[in-house]
Amino acid sequence: MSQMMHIDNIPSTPGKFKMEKSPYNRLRMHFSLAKLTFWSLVFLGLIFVFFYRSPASSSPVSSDLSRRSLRTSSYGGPAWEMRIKASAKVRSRNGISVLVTGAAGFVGTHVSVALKRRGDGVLGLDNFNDYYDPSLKRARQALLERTGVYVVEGDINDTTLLKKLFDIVPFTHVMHLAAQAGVRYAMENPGSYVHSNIAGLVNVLEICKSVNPQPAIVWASSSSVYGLNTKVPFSEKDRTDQPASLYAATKKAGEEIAHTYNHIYGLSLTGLRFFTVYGPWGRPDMAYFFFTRDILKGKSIPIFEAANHGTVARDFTYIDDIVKGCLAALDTAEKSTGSGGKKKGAAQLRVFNLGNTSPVPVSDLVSILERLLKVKAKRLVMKLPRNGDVPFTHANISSAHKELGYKPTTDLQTGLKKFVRWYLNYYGNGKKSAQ
Ligand SMILES: O=C(O)[C@H]1O[C@H](OP(=O)(O)OP(=O)(O)OC[C@H]2O[C@@H](n3ccc(=O)[nH]c3=O)[C@H](O)[C@@H]2O)[C@H](O)[C@@H](O)[C@H]1O
Repeated sequence: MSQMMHIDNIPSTPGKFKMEKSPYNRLRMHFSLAKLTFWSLVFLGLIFVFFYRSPASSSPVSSDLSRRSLRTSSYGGPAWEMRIKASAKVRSRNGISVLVTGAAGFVGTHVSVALKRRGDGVLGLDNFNDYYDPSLKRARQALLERTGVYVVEGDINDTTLLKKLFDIVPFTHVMHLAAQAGVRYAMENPGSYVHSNIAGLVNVLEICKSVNPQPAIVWASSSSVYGLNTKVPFSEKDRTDQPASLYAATKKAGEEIAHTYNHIYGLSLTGLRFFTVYGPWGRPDMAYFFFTRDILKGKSIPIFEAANHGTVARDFTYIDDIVKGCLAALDTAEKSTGSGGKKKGAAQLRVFNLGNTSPVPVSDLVSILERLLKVKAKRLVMKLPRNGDVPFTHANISSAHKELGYKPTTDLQTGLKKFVRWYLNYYGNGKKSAQ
């Protein structure tokens, strides 16, 4: 019987496998050794490059981020730089070049598309973490790519990456939207709020203050900074020292940090206090989004009420109105005044409410959804849990109106109609459903 051996029959322990003797064996072994040494060196080199560039060491704050994917993927190289330059290229007269952090997020996507469509240069940055379904973020990324916006995958705490981006493009503006959002999740994962909303913000500002020229920065604060404030409507002059959640506290801290960087380094800074933004491509962790999903599934939905059966209400603001406010903030932002890390003169420092000025009770939101979805909700009315939620929000927008020409035009009924149309289309008429 022939002793020929098929590749599948070679013993798995090489030590037990006898090499066939041949005059060419020595020569083959010599070449194999040389090859082995060469590939080992290549492998060691790659390991060195990987660890040397790893962002983990550049984060000044450690937090519980184990379940999230924050690692910056490999970057660099001429093709990568060309993509960045093409995306950030200004195509209109008087256009601006904007680095949008959190570009694959809800507001980030809409703002990036709007900027790109009017001819501004836009580069996105996003870490694609799994706070909510990352496939929705990937779908937004695909939309952005179709519009000509490239999204670099990386974390705002990655100093090396941020520096590199500014080396490639001298951005005139930064639209800083990357953040850990959500009021209730702060009790589950407080570290993620410190990582993104404090350490991440400081890292972005550190880079902005040291580059030349310094960009102007517009960034996302939140209506939640009004916390337990009872004076309505909320005005920018009202007290914001009673946050009801860690989320709110980190956004409030952000406003103080902004003051410091403006004061010391001359950075032009505008904080926008968004009021419960909703609309197509929204965030699945928000009530209007998961109420829609659960009503369609026939699942009961918890509707919070305040003490003594009091109404819980929100000044829900439609995404297109928010986008107009963001663009107006960028367009009216004055230049930063510092250079080489030193302030040369006083710089602009602003905070604006971007709301709808028309609070709607959460139970009315559910009634609108019922009508649009043609499904009756299973309402489970319960006391507002002590988890960071506040009973109501209501924006005074006179300052934004005066300085930015901000004038919201979409009521909740109209905005939710657009959201529901998008939802049914995106999730296949409710057959697929949001996670
Ligand atoms: O303006 C902001 O700065 C914030 O807006 C948003 O927070 P909120 O206004 O709290 O929105 P959202 O969670 O959708 O709850 C809406 C309403 O439903 C009620 N609500 C909520 C959950 C539930 O199970 N039942 C319920 O009644 C709840 O009590 C509330 O009255 C952003 O998520 C946040 O990231 C931040 O940007």
